[in-house]
Amino acid sequence: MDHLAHVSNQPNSQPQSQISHLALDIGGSLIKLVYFCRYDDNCRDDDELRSQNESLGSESDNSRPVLGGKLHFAKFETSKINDCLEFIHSMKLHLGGFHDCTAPSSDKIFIKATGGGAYKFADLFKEKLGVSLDKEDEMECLVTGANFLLKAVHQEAFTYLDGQKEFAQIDPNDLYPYLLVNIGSGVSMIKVDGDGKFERVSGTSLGGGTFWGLGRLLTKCKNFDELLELSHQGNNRVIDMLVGDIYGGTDYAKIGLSATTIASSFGKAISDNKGLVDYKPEDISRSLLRMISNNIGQISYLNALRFGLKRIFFAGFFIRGHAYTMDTISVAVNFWSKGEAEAMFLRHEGFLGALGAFMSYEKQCLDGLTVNKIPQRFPISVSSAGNKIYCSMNGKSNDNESIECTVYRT
Ligand SMILES: Nc1ncnc2c1ncn2[C@@H]1O[C@H](COP(=O)(O)OP(=O)(O)OP(=O)(O)O)[C@@H](O)[C@H]1O
Ligand SMILES: CC(C)(CO)[C@@H](O)C(=O)NCCC(=O)O
Repeated sequence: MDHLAHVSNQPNSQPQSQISHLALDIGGSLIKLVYFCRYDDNCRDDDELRSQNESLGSESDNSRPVLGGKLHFAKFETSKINDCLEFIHSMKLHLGGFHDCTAPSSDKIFIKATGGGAYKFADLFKEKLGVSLDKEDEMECLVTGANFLLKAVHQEAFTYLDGQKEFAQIDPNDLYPYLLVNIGSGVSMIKVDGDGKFERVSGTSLGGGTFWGLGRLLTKCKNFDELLELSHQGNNRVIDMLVGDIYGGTDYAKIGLSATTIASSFGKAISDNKGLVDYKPEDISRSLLRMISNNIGQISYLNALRFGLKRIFFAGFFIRGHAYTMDTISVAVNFWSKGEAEAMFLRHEGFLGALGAFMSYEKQCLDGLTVNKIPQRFPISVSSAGNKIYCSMNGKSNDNESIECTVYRT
C-alpha cells in the first residue's frame, strides 16, 4: 500500500472544474462513503441536462451554464479498509476535502469523517493518503443525515407490513419528535426534537454485528448477504420454542399470547438431543434474524413509549432493505404498541452518518462547501470555490445508490 503515499500531497492535481467532495462514516462493520462528482463533460450533453433541469421546477434558470453530477454512495467492509483506501486513491477522492482556512499557506487536506474509525484509522489515512480526518460526532451526523433525507428526499421513508411497502408522506413541518433507531454493529436509539436537537436515549449491543457474528459462527456463511438470503428459506419454528410448544398447542390467551408466539428464541435447541450439525443453516439464520429484529423492535417501542413518540425510523445497514427483517420489526412495534406506534424505514438506510458528515462541510469557510436547505425541488445547494451546485434529490437512485444532481455554475 505504500505506493499510495506518493500522490498524497498534490491537491492541485485535481482539475479545477472537477468538483468532488468526500465524507466518510467509518463504523465497526462497514465504511460508508458519500461523494459528489460532476459528470464528465462527455457524459451528457447540455440539452439533455437542460431538459432535465426544466423538469425540476420554477427555480430553473436556463441562462446559467448547467452541469450535471451525482451524489455517490459506496461502502466497504471495515476489515477491508485497504480496499477502501485504494478506491479513494484511484478515484482521487482524497483531494475532495478542504484546506484549513486559518492556515492559508498550508496545503494540508481535511476530509470530513465520523464513526469510531475516524479516530481509530486517522493515522492510516494520513500515512496512505496524506489527508487528515476532520472528526464529526457520530450521533450528530446520524441526526443531520436523517433530518436531511426525511425533509428533502421524495419517497425516502416507507412502512413495511405484511409484504406491503408504502411510501410515507412526511410533512417537514410536522416531523418532530421522532425516535431514530440506527442498527449498525450495535444499536443507538436517539430521540430527535429538531435540527441539531437530539438525545441518545438508549442502545443495545444486540445488533447487526451480533446477527452477522453469531450467524457466521453457526452457519459457516461466507458473507452477510448469503446469511440473509439463507433466512428466506428457513423455518424458525424448528429451533425457537413457541408458546404452543409449552402449552400443548394452545394459546395462552389470558395474557395475550398466541400458540405461534415465540416463547424462547433458540429454546428448542436445549430440549432436542441435537447438535449444531442437526440443524439446517437456513433455520438457524431465520431464528437469529427474528431474535435480533424482535428484540430491537421491542426495545425501540419501549423507548418510544417512554417519551410518547409515535414515529420510529429504523436505519443502519443491518436492515439492508430486507423484507423479512422489516416485517419482523414492524410486527414487533405494532404488537407491543397495540397499533399506536409505527415503524418506518429509509431508502438510504445505511448512509445517514456519512451524509451528515458530508453536510458538515458547510461549517467550513472559503473553499469548503456549504449545504443549505432550499425548498422543494432543490433541496441541497453546495457551493465551492465560486461554483454553486444545486442537487435535485429526486429520489431516483440507481443500482449504485447514487443520486442525480443538476449543477449550476455561477
Ligand atoms: N456486506 C456486509 N458486510 C458486513 N455487514 C453487513 C454487510 N451488509 C450489511 N451488513 C450488516 O450491517 C451492519 C453494519 O451496519 P452499519 O454500517 O450501519 O454499522 P456500523 O457503522 O458498521 O456499526 P457501528 O455504528 O455500530 O460502528 C453489520 O453488522 C451487518 O449486520
Ligand atoms: C458504540 C456505537 C455508538 C458505535 O457506532 C454503536 O455500536 C452502539 O450504539 N452500540 C450499542 C452500545 C450500547 O448502548 O449498548
